[in-house]
Amino acid sequence: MTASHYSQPWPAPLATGQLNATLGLPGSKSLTNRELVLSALADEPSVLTGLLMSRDSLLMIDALKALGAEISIAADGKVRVTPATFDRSANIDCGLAGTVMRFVPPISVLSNQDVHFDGDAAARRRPMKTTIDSLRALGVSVTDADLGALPFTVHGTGSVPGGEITIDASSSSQFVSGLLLAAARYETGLIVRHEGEHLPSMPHIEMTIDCLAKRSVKVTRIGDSAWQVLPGPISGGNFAIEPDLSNAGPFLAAAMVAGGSVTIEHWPESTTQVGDEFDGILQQMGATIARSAQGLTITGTGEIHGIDIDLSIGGELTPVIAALAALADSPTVIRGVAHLRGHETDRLAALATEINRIGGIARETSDGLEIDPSENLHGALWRTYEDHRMATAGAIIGLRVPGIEIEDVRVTSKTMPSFPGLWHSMLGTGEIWPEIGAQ
Ligand SMILES: O=C(O)C1=C[C@@H](OP(=O)(O)O)[C@@H](O)[C@H](O)C1
Ligand SMILES: C=C(OP(=O)(O)O)C(=O)O
Repeated sequence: MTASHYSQPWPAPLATGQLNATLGLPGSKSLTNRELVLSALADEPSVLTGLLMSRDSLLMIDALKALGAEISIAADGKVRVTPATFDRSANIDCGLAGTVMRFVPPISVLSNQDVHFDGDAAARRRPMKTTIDSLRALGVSVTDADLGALPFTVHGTGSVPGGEITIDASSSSQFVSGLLLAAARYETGLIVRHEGEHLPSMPHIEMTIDCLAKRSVKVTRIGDSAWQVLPGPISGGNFAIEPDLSNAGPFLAAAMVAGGSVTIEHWPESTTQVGDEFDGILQQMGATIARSAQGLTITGTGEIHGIDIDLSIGGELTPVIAALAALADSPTVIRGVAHLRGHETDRLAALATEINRIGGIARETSDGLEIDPSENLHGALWRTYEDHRMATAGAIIGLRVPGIEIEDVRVTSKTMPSFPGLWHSMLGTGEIWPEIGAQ
């Protein structure tokens, strides 16, 4: 296959037999973009290994370079970051990356010139009000269209006093993480309190704290939903990025749909990545999982059971669970993920619409999805809504349902440009699909 084949709907390959695959996966998006931000804020250079190279991380690299960081990628894949100078005006393209749009504004205030933020049309629909309000509460002037969304301009003065702010992070944990990542650079540090209905994705906040602590930043949780970061140095050095365990989800699911085994290499023994939760969740849905020095191995029989689950700690796992639920032998209820309406697309609407389009039975609820078994699944165009996880969810269903075509598999380049190639190599089809973006 050539890159030009990506301009057509992508025929999701059917599984024709039991799987027996071992895969190495690219680095974690969430760890990559945190380490890039902290390297740009650090007191000394950093060297990052295992960094994800995808649309979201390249956008982050460009954003940090625009703020004066020097970032070079060596032939061996190691990335060297010399901290940002924050001495220039910049135009930041956030693409559709939540981590860019929520993590970069709180550090852009360290620049003494205007920094303008915009992104894809779909990015302009994502919630940003909490970031904009936070910066204003920190005393920074922000010009926007009063829509609580991109685009906006941050008018930094080069320093921020810091102090204490209360925010509503119900629609994204990234509002908290963005402030915590920047806070050691504010004059008095920062106390961040969340007050609001929900706080999703707590493991992602723990990941932020862990990354800060590994760079000797003094950070403590001071209540159920409050954190304090003291002002102080941020160390550089060498940091290795774990494989992306959320992106492991579709490959783990494949073993359950097709039967057989898939091993994901280098699965960390302990991690803050919420994708580690797939272990327990997929066992409840019928898989057997074993960990060894080689990695994590999932074995499936083709039989999938429904599940009743609150996914508020890991909303990004929802598309994989929903795809499996569409193939399950009993009903599934997914709760606690109302905030998915503000992800790359309204994921609850998108998943329900696409599952129903192919003859499944899915209903949106106020905070999730209900999915029932269906005997009538059939091939059709599976729409992707510019959402990488919609594309991979369709691919999971396409392993069993003939004739599923993924509208635009290029969207997987957001976090995994190698998805089509890895998927075919897992299945042993012999088809070679190049990395997306290598056109
Ligand atoms: O901090 C992060 O790296 C992320 C936090 C989560 O965001 P939400 O809390 O907005 O769901 C997650 O869904 C996203 O994929 C990555
Ligand atoms: C919600 C996601 O991404 P983002 O970092 O853009 O919020 C995701 O990857 O599932």
